[in-house]
Amino acid sequence: MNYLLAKEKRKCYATYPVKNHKRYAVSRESHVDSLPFPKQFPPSLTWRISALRFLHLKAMQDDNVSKVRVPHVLTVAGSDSGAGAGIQADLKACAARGVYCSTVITAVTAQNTVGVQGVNIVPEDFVAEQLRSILSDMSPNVVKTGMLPSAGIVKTLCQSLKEFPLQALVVDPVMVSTSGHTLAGPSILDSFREELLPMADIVTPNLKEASALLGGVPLETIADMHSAAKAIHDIGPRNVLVKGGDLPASLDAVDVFYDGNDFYEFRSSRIMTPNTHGTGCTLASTVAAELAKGSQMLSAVKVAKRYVEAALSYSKNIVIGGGCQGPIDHLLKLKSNVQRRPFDPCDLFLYAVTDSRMNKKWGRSVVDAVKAAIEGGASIIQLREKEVETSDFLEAAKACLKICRVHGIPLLINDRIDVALASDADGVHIGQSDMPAHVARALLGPDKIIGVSCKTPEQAQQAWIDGADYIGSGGVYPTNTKENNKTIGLDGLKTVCLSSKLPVVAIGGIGMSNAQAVMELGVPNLKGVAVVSALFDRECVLTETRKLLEVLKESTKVAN
Ligand SMILES: Nc1ncnc2c1ncn2[C@@H]1O[C@H](COP(=O)(O)OP(=O)(O)OP(=O)(O)O)[C@@H](O)[C@H]1O
Ligand SMILES: Cc1ncc(CO)c(N)n1
Ligand SMILES: [Mg+2]
Repeated sequence: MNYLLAKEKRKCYATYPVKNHKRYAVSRESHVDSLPFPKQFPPSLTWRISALRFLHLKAMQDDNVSKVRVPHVLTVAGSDSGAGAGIQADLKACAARGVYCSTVITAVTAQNTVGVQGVNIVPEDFVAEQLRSILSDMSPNVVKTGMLPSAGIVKTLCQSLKEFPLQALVVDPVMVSTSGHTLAGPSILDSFREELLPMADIVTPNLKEASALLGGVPLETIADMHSAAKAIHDIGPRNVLVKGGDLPASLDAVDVFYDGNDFYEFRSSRIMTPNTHGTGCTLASTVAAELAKGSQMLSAVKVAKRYVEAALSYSKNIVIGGGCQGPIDHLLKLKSNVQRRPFDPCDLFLYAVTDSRMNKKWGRSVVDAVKAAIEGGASIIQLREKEVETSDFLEAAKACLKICRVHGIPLLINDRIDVALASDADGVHIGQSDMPAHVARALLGPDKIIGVSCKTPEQAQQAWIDGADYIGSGGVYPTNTKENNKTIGLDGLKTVCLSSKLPVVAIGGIGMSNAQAVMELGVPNLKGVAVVSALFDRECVLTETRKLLEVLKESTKVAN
């Protein structure tokens, strides 16, 4: 930040470019005593720097920048180099659930989708040092534990937990990886039973771990899970969740929850996927995240179970690694990103905008109209379905998206950000009276395409500031498609193009007869034409699109 410090009489002034270039003053009399600075004048460099820091904080208060303490989970667990489980799963799950996650690493594992190739345990005193760093400063609401590879580390942890009380403790008693590798041996069992579990608000063993905690009793059925939950509760934790991921594949994925009084079964149908690595860590860290937000235990478990189910379902057929234990998709978006390619301004070349009334008039579905336009050479599609029910609009969007994805053509939705989100379309096109583009950007995230209609350089400037990807400018010529639409002509179009760095697509009354005149404006950021009637208010969309494509290709040849 660029500060300017000035001295006037007995006052020291600082001005800096916070809002409105406010001017803050520290009078030596009023403030120096409250600050740890020497009283000499003229002020020393340290004095000035500290005074400026003080002023900056004051300015933030004055500007009503209210501070928010965010929910925070500390995970005490092992690192999984394959990043499906352990610390990495906890970080992703907490991020996905909107909770901050700090980490104390107890072991570093060399692990992939095949199995665990090696484990390196972090020295006990360094685990203690990490715990001290976090607990003495960052006040996590909840601690979640995963791999605790030695009795010494369990004891160190228990000591720290006694020193720094918390809102809740979630214990995932990790012992064996899904591939069968021991992550924490029987030596930890005593310290678990005697020290850690009695402090826990919830413990979340899988079948093998529940069995180990109970001295090796075999657990195979849901009835066995009930008895195990009760027996583990007797060890001291306030709640127990016995997870049923390892039940026979023919059974639903049932988890049994016991709070000391009642049993609850959380059931989801079994998702057939090899990508289940990390479900246990994810479940426990999501419970911790929900508790940190203030949920009750039962609702935290319910949300966590639902979240794991969604993550499993999203990762059903993703391929990461060659082994049979792939990671789950914590952020629920790996697949959708593969299918979408980045926006290229050249996509605006032949921009087809659908119109429900025209398609109805010519007796075709929007899906058939889009298919024909793509076959004819349209390089981007916008669904502009006025006067249709939201559910029909969404169905149309999903059906068109399938076709667009096959051909690598972006699909945008006119006006309706909700429909774009629900269908996972590539973006939206919005007008000046729709939701402001910066709000649309906040809702849609950084990757989706946002186009904004602009008639003036001021609007174009704003579109850039708001994070738009392109500008639609017009109506270039009079049109029946849009009522009360002011025509800006070729001159207006050129003015908008020259005022912006964003790519521009011309719109409004453009067709076979005048597309050439538009493209021959010859401004570099004018990338194409958007058309409605010229394609869709015609009997054969395919033929019209082909013809228009030829005209556009010819005109760019001429322009070059
Ligand atoms: N195929 C599946 N379909 C639906 N839910 C599943 C499936 N596999 C596991 N789950 C659920 O995932 C959660 C984690 O249970 P699981 O028994 O797999 O834990 P875990 O063995 O500790 O996992 P990991 O060690 O791989 O992290 C439970 O809610 C369980 O019901
Ligand atoms: C580091 C680590 N923690 C926990 C698990 C259990 O899934 C694992 N495989 N690896
Ligand atoms: Mg587990």
